Amino acid sequence: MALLCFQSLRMLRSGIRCMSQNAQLVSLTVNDKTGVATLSLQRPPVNSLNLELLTEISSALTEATDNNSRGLILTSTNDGVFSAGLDILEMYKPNLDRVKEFWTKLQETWIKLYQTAYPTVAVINGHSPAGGCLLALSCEHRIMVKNFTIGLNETRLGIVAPPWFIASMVNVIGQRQSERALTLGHMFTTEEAKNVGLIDEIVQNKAEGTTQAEAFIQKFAKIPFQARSLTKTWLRNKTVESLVKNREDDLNMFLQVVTQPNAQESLGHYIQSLKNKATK
Ligand SMILES: CC/C=C\C/C=C\C/C=C\CC/C=C/CC(=O)SCCNC(=O)CCNC(=O)[C@H](O)C(C)(C)COP(=O)(O)OP(=O)(O)OC[C@H]1O[C@@H](n2cnc3c(N)ncnc32)[C@H](O)[C@@H]1OP(=O)(O)O
Repeated sequence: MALLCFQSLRMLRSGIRCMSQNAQLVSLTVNDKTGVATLSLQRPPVNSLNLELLTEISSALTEATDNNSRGLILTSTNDGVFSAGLDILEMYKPNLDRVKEFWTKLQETWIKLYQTAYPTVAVINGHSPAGGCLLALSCEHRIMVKNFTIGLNETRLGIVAPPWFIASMVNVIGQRQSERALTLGHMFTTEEAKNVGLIDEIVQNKAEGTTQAEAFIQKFAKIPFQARSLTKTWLRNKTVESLVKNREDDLNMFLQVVTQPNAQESLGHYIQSLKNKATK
């Protein structure tokens, strides 16, 4: 309690204010001097995206909008893992009602993040496979700490990246590089990611990443907010609309693919291999 008060006092002095008071799996703060919000994923051990974490991310994005944020930095409290992607346990031997809600929440979160009016920067301070990469790809700028990996590795798990995951990558690195990366399920090192344009900057650590992210958002200070946000909407509209118009079909396709016996078998083996690795 004393520590909490001390931290709050220190944050207040530096102009940092806590939002999302009820959130447990994310923290949302805003710098009152710059208007920039920071959304940090904090679901141990690896920020895997389950229904509850997605719900909190989605609510935080709305709160940042309601608070008229000038920009948003998306990062992780775990220096080592940005996000392990979708929580595989949500997809393995799923409860039908819950897995439907899970996928619908994922769609909602992506749609919101992909078209925020404010500029978004991912400070990728750890590994970022699959759904973690999707979150980063949905931001406007990506800054990554060295010595980690990022990519859409779904084919390696025997599952398929849905069309909107693919479009998010194509929009950043183009058709040719995406085709190679997605079919192989390639995880790029930080250096490789920079070389193909999957990330924009390499930094030594999260603190440097945050400074660079603030500098990126600051570039828009003199650009009228509405003009900027409408331009972003129009640039991204085709990609978003292709999911918005087909949410039900996309959900059904997901359910069909993920419940296939061979997909379940692959997921089961994969969970076991992760557990074996963790106990070594
Ligand atoms: C025609 C078709 C059209 C349309 C298609 C439609 C639908 C397609 C169907 C499905 C698409 C589904 C899309 C899925 C996208 C995803 O995001 S799948 C998830 C992919 N994620 C990964 O592969 C990451 C796996 N994890 C790791 O590589 C490492 O954990 C990581 C590098 C992130 C961190 O390493 P480290 O710090 O060493 O941690 P550990 O490996 O020791 O892990 C700690 C514990 O966390 C558990 N864990 C790790 N990742 C996950 C996860 N994603 N979900 C759940 N749990 C995870 C791990 O088992 C350890 O648990 P333990 O402590 O042993 O209990």
